[in-house]
Amino acid sequence: MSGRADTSRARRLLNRATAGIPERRHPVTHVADLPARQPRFAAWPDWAPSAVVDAIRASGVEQPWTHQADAAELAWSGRDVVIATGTASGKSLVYQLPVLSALHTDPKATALYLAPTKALGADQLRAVSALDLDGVRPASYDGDTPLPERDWVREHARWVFTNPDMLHRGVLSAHARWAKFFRRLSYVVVDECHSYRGVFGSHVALLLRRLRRVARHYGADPVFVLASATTAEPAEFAARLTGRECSPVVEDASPRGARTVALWEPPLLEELAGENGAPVRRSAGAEAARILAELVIEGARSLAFVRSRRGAELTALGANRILSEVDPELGEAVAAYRAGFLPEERRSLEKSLLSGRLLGVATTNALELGVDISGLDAVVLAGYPGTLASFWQQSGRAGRAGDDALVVFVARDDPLDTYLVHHPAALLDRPVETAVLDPSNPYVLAPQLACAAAELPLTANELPEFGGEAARDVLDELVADKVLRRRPSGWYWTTRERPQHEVDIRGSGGEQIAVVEAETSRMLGTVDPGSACSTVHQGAVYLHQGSAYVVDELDLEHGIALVHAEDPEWNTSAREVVDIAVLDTVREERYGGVTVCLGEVAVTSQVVGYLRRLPSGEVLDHVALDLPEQVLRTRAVWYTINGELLDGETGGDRDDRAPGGAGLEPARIPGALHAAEHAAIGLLPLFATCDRWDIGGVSTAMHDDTGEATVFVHDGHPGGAGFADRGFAALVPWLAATREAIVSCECPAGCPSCVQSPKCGNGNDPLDKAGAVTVLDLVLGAVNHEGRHDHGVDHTAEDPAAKTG
Ligand SMILES: Nc1ncnc2c1ncn2[C@@H]1O[C@H](COP(=O)(O)OP(=O)(O)OP(=O)(O)O)[C@@H](O)[C@H]1O
Repeated sequence: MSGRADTSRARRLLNRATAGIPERRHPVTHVADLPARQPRFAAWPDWAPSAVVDAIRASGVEQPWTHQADAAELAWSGRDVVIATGTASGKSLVYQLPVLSALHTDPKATALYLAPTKALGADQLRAVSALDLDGVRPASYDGDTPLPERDWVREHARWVFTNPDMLHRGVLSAHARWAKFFRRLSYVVVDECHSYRGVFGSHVALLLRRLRRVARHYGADPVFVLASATTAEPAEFAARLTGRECSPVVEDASPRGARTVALWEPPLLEELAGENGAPVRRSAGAEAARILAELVIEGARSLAFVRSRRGAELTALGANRILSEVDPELGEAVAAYRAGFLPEERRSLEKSLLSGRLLGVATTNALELGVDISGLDAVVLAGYPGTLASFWQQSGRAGRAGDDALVVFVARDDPLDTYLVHHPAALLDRPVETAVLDPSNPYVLAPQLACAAAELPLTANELPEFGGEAARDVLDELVADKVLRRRPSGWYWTTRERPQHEVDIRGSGGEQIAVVEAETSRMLGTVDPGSACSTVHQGAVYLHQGSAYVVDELDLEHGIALVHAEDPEWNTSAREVVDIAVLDTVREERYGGVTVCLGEVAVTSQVVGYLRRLPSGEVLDHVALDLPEQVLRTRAVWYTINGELLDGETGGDRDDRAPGGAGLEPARIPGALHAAEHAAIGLLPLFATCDRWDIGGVSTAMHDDTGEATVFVHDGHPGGAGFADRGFAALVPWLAATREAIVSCECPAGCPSCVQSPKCGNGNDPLDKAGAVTVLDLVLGAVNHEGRHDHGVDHTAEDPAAKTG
């Protein structure tokens, strides 16, 4: 049932935000009205003990919505279930109901809750503790749990709240000490499971298999309850993550108010110059500050999402400055919120915003998970948050039942953002993407199998759940390397040391580089060895939980980067030269002069310097560096174009060009390929739930291995995380969107909104914007001319887990 879209208030807010902007600089590219939805309720299930129902009702939930009752019912009946519904649709209740019922009914039963972040786990623990149910004994077990308390948790807690890191290092590695807990383990809750993607997701997928086999060892077979933001194909994703079939519940029956979504592109500034003199747009953060100020003047409770902490602080400052000019009383109406806030600080901010004492908040994505703020009048997103799931999660903070609300998406200077504000359907009408992960990646499988064998010897009949043949190959290598020993009964770990401490499930293998504050010797975090040269080189600005540090020295030999706290006004981006070699072509498709491939590659890169840039986009200077070469073996998707097709005579009629020549002069070819590569990297996240920084690219007018002009886009992690595979599967829509992003940008010769890349090793030179469109037309023309079979249903390419099976 959907309600009428009464959006008069949202329209009034939008008019206020655009008032006074001259027509020729009008930033709004599209406005859409999303209808309201009425709630649908279900009865409390018979099996739920009255003590549990009473406690939940006392917390303010009078009756469950139908999706909550349906999903809880499945879980109670012993089925693994994934609930994938919108922001604030009450996913917590879905697992609380069966888990609390089980703990109440069976006094020995236990349950495990996993969250991707400590903060979210702490929030959920607080919510369960507040229900104050006898005998549940919920407790957290994470890096912050004091040692003396840990014994108590193992012995007595019945609902343990932890995260994948602690499960890996602290629970499974010492499972005998948890025997009592595992014996009656009845439920495993995997919250915000859509955030398990890429290499981290691949590790978590294998970690959950390890968890299940340890539970099995103690005689338990827990039910998995997964909670996800809305995604496409949640059941497939959940099955890949857990290795078991999961029943999906996706019909959202929670109420929501009507929303108006406006897409907004800041104007190009005439007075500033970026790299190679390219034009720069007004920054999304500055634009968000202005919009926020206008909304606050209208009395609208508003939230702005900004990409960095510094950005959030600048946006809050900017809004307050504008407000104090209008009315000095309003000079502090907007606050900044960041990761690292204590729970009490967050609660007080939530309260102030909900009560209207505070009218505006500018925040980093930190607020995305685990904060109970919804029903706002307006949300401003400064920049695409990277996935549609996050886009809807953030915009879902706006809109209360019965009231309409405004969402403004402000494009950043980036090809993906440019594409989205000019192609609203790609943002508003597309199903949310499935998270990509690849548990068969040998670089992930090897350490995970070593951990599994160290926990309990691995037997041959367990291999199917770890990937079958792929796992057997990896085990053979581990035996050859003397990491494991093969005996008739299975594979055995050989030493007393525990491998879990050496395996970083958030990184992609290898010895991590420690980032250490020189003055205090405090370790701030770790960086993958593969990315250390580009992220923690001398002079780099390193962000840790939103605070800035500057790197004094990178010592690769000892695996350490020394930093000091400093927040300069610029940010840095590394410049590297990259070379790529084809090791193995897994798939190859030929289309009259154009060849499209997927395969394994070796990427050799060397960081040669870095750029210092102001938040406005203005480039200060380039600093040279002398660092060693790095080699990355990973997966890539690439296309090649033969020379005749590129520089041959045009066939006259442009629309009828393929497969005739494009008439691109040889001197223009490198810039054309390079520009097409940059824009394609910018757009892949639309199809492969990756970050632009998770992938890289190389283009060359003549590649040694292919013998032709070639554009490669490769995964940024050893062994790959499935992104290149996804690019190969979605090649046509991906390159079509890339072309659209380039032609939609009105700059004359290329800027960060279309073909310039913030991390280009060659200083964004040469780049040929028009040539890139020609290249993409050639490739799309050739592929479409011959027709490509639908890779959307081709699981050998679509599902990276199947690639070695
Ligand atoms: N059936 C219900 N009726 C009324 N309110 C409810 C109901 N179920 C949950 N709520 C309330 O809705 C709010 C959001 O619930 P919850 O945090 O579980 O949502 P979520 O789907 O997990 O949100 P997020 O997308 O942020 O993870 C909470 O304040 C909760 O008390």
